[in-house]
Amino acid sequence: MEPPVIKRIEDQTEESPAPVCVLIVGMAGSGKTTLMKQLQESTMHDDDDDEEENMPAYCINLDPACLDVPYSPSIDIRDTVDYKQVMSQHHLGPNGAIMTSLNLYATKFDQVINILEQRADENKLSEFLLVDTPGQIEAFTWSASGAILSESLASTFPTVMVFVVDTVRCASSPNTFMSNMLYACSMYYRTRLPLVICFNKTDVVSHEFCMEWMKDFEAFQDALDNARNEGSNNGGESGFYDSLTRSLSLVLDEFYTEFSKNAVGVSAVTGDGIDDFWKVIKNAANTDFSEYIEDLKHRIEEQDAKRKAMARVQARKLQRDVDNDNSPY
Ligand SMILES: Nc1nc2c(ncn2[C@@H]2O[C@H](COP(=O)(O)OP(=O)(O)OP(=O)(O)O)[C@@H](O)[C@H]2O)c(=O)[nH]1
Repeated sequence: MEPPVIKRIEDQTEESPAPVCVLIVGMAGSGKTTLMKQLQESTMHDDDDDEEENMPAYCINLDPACLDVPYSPSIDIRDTVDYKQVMSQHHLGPNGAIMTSLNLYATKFDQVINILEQRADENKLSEFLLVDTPGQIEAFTWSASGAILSESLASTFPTVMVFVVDTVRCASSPNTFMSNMLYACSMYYRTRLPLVICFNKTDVVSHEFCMEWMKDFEAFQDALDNARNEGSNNGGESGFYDSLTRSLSLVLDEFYTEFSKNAVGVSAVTGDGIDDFWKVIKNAANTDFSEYIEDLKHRIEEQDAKRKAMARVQARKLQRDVDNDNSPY
């Protein structure tokens, strides 16, 4: 049987597009949460009419460990799972507790999808659905539950992944830039979702140098040479480290060619570049998504199997907790 969820993506037309899900990922401290706030605010007002308020972007928080959420989430993992309780009752460190919280949430995520489906059917969902993810990026992207959450969303709505980069940290180290690009590339490799690279914090330093490094191999090599000469990069480490970084930038050539088109600079604090951000998102959602539909159908089947397996494991764990009277719900 054809999964009805894919139907929403396939049946969308220019006159009646499906809401676009924007999955925000990135290294800790890159500015994901601040960007969520800026993006939600930007959807509330038309450029030409500051008075009238539009329906704000629908926000979902999937970070169980964050203390304060500066935007208004309509759905928040913290309402369902108590991260601190998970940590103390399962004797886990911060990363383990995030993973377990995501596991618990993944077993219930079909309920979240049902709510979103219902709202979309009633035209009560805004044009964009913004999803904030944990700073411990690997907890989300490399766990089975993270895959379930992102694939459930991606099989329900056209989904674009935004990889947020701390431009300031890249400016002081070409190797940090390279680490970010490798991570973004591996996330694309894993999720196969349309990818937007968002260079954040442009109020501190312009992202132009990052764009140049993506487009011009020589410019990146020069930056590496300069960093090595200044001794600020890797302290004049072995030639191997240096030549590896150079080779990697050649390996990424194809990635750069494709994704420099979808790269944008913003300041999540001042709102600079946010209009361009939305243009790039719309472009990614319109032009890239058709390629993913066939692939998605296979992944939905895989995801179903994963969800069932995970539900069995969590059910056993919870049963033990209930028996010991310490359920984190
Ligand atoms: N100057 C400047 N600072 C920013 C910008 N965006 C975020 N920050 C700062 O960067 C720090 C981290 O921002 P967050 O939004 O918490 O980053 P995050 O990626 O959600 O962090 P985690 O949840 O730990 O992964 C905060 O001190 C922000 O004020 C920006 O555009 N410009």
